[in-house]
Amino acid sequence: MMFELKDVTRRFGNKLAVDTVTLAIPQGQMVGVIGRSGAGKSTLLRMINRLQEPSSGSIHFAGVEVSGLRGRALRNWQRDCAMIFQQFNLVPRLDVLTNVMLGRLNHRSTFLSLLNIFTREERVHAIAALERLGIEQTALQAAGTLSGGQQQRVAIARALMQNPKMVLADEPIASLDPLNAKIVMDALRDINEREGITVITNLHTLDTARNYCERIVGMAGGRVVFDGTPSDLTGEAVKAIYGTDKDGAGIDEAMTSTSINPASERADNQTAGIQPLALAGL
Ligand SMILES: Nc1ncnc2c1ncn2[C@@H]1O[C@H](COP(=O)(O)OP(=O)(O)OP(=O)(O)O)[C@@H](O)[C@H]1O
Repeated sequence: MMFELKDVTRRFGNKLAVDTVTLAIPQGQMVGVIGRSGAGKSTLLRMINRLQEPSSGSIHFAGVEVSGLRGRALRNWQRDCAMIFQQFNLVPRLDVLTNVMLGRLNHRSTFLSLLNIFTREERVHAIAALERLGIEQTALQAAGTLSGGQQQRVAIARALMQNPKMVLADEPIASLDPLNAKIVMDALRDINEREGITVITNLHTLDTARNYCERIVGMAGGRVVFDGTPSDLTGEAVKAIYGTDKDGAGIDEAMTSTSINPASERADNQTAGIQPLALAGL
């Protein structure tokens, strides 16, 4: 199964946000997309999921042109490529388990969804997804009370409820401290390795892309200016992606890496010590 972008372009007025991008990504790859702010990374990801429409070019998955889908077929595609966002996009006042089950929305009738009635099977699936992410103990807490790293893992569990073929993550660790960032990146790598789910993630830190992604796509001014492995990413390539500063000094790789801030660590300190299976009515 191959996922392909062919000459994909997106304009906003006369601004070319994404400029004739062509990529072929085999199923199961872990791909990091890097580049300066404004390089077109988010727009690229959002076009894959059809949150934004390409101005021209086409997007294909397993021989189907997904950029032409409408109606139910489009909703099925959006279920196949689950999105993860920088700000988690959970419903803060709902408990974690319900937030995860909301990932099933595209599978269900509107009537059942409106009533928030979930089947036993959906509950079992949701608990299993939380267990896989190591946060089942938070199942009955309000999502908004969790640490950022825990919330992002809830978002990943919710994505898994869609049984996606691909996970698209738009700067998933940009709001997290280094420890939580590591936990979330480990979780993405884990679902990639264990389930063979393709992961395409925008990252603003070069070191994270190097450490986690087998393939790195570098964007500048809407174009792909680098596509290779971490070891291919030489100082020259980094310069082509991030450019040089006005003194021509080039970019210091440290500028694009995460800084350690121990004072903000807050991972996994919210374990309530409850038995979620029992309380969830299982
Ligand atoms: N809805 C929009 N309307 C107008 N211009 C837009 C819109 N979305 C993006 N752009 C422009 O397209 C270009 C690419 O933006 P995009 O958000 O894709 O970049 P990015 O690499 O993801 O950057 P960042 O990391 O800052 O989000 C930018 O110049 C941006 O201002």
